[in-house]
Amino acid sequence: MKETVLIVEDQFVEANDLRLILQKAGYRVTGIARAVSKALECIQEEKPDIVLLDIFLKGPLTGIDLAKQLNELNIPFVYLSANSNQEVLSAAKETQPDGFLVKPFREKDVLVTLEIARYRHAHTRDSSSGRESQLQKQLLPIFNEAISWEQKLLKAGKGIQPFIPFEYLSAGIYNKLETSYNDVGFLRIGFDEYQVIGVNELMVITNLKRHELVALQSQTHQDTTATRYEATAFKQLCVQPCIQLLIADTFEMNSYLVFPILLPNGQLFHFSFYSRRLDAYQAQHLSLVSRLQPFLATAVGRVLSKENRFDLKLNNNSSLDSQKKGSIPLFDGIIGSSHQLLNVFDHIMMVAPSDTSVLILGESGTGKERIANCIHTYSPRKLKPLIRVNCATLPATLIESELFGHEKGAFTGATDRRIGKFELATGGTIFLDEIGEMPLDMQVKLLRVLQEKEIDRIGGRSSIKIDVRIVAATNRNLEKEVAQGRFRLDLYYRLNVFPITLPPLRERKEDIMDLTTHFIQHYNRKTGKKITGLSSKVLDTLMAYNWPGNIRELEHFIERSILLTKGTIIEDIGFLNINPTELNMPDKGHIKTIDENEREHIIEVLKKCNGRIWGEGGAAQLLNVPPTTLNSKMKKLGIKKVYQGNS
Ligand SMILES: Nc1ncnc2c1ncn2[C@@H]1O[C@H](COP(=O)(O)OP(=O)(O)OP(=O)(O)O)[C@@H](O)[C@H]1O
Repeated sequence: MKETVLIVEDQFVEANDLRLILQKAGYRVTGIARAVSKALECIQEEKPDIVLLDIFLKGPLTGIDLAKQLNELNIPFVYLSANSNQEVLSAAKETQPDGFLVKPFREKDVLVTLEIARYRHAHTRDSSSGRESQLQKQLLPIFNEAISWEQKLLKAGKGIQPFIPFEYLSAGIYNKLETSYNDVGFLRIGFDEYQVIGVNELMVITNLKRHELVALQSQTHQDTTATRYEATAFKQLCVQPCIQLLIADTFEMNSYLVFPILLPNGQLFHFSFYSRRLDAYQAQHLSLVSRLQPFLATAVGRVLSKENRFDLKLNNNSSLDSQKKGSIPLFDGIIGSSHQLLNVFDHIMMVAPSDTSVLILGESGTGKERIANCIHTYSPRKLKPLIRVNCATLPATLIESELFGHEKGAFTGATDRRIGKFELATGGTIFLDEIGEMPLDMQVKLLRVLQEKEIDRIGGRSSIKIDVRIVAATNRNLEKEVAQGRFRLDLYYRLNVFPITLPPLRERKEDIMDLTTHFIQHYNRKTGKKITGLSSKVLDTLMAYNWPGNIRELEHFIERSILLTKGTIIEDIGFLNINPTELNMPDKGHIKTIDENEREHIIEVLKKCNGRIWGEGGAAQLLNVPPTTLNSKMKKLGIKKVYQGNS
């Protein structure tokens, strides 16, 4: 049967061109709509397999409005976009499209994008529904285990965490009229570590008496259906004193999702998820909880009635101590417990067991290579090789032979047969670092490998089947690269099946202390020194600094400081070589040196040209110096690649 497509486009000529292209390629067009209202009518008449969707349409609603409804209906869609206005693109991206076609498009682009969109949609749907049924299977037995009620809830919460992320979870029976408050809470403090916050603990932490908690509970709005509150809605909910406000204030939470369950005895039980992120909860979380509702109601109801625990008295021995730390250091060598990093860990654990391609995004020095190692280590491929290729350092002329290998005599200088990195990684993982630097002609070849899972050695007679998982990383903004024609859109969509974004260090300053301690211990061991800590002045500076070079820069700072410190405390920040513009501290009449001025100017220009040094419009051309001179100046002034792609 032919695949069906609905075209939503207000320009008649473009819509008609698309129709011809699609029909020629064997698709059936179910309709052409110029406005959202017409599109909805078409969908009512016949649900298409996929929608091609322009952003600006006739009428008051945009393609982005329609996209939200398509998500609810689980219909894949690809945007047709005429401009790369960053704001519109970000709003469109939030709707999680299955592809983007940038106008004007060629016939080939349309067909390839459609093919990728279908692959992506089917893949994410299959893998998420597979994971979800896994979750259902895993949740039910928890409620039958011979463990305490709190342990059951915590175990269930840990299982749900990858699907509905939270930093605080509370659960209990809604009992407005009763005279007790019995919710139990779990505060996430590490990847697999949670602090149990029972009523006693909550009283200690908040300095409230039991009757005050009960009074607060009686004023609290109780949702009877699953509801999500993003930042603004959550603030509105919290204008009156209530339990949610208490938790938000005490544990610094910014968004909230409540999931009430109607128990067989007619009482309402709730799971309340809180997140520090502003918009952690989306429509897909609500649909997940509605699917979990029926069997959780039975499981929770059965436990509560069996244990006669409808009053939910907590064990008095639930203590402020966190649950025991897992004895296996799960993310060995990756230090930090900020909620941003924990979220990255959740994503790693979600994707590692599958063969899905992963794209790791993040500024230079944020730890992308470490994350790639981790994905490999937690995959079933862990006993096979992990092969790293740095696409930025390979000369364009060698990259093909490096990746795919060559036969003896394939070109001048090919004196022996060479096995390429893809073949070396057989059964394992290939890590394509700095993928944003890959030349366009190689991108085409890589795309073929991804699509057909086979490679051609240079000079070889036949293709070789390969079984390799791809993990790629870049510090560039690939969407910008696509918009500027430097990165292929089709390759971007193939790689971007599962993106993991590493937050810069300046956005998770709470990790600075842990990282500093870790690096001090590490370099103490290496150098035999006995540094015990930092002065408070140095610590203040570290916390105020913006860390453009991220963790790598912090590590270098500690390494230098350890070598240069005479006593046992690091007291001098001179080694940090700080650029005052990177420091969020009051400037006390500092006069900039010529070097500082030059450094700032170069950074400004680099930001303008998206980090590009060479070629037309590159920083070297703008500054009117040879690229090699600019490179050595950057080295001398300590300007790192971090400015590339992060303007
Ligand atoms: N969470 C972490 N805990 C401890 N060390 C870390 C962490 N993240 C990164 N590092 C250290 O910081 C340095 C930079 O990390 P890595 O090379 O993985 O970054 P990257 O993002 O791949 O950088 P680039 O984009 O420049 O290749 C390494 O020495 C790494 O060991």
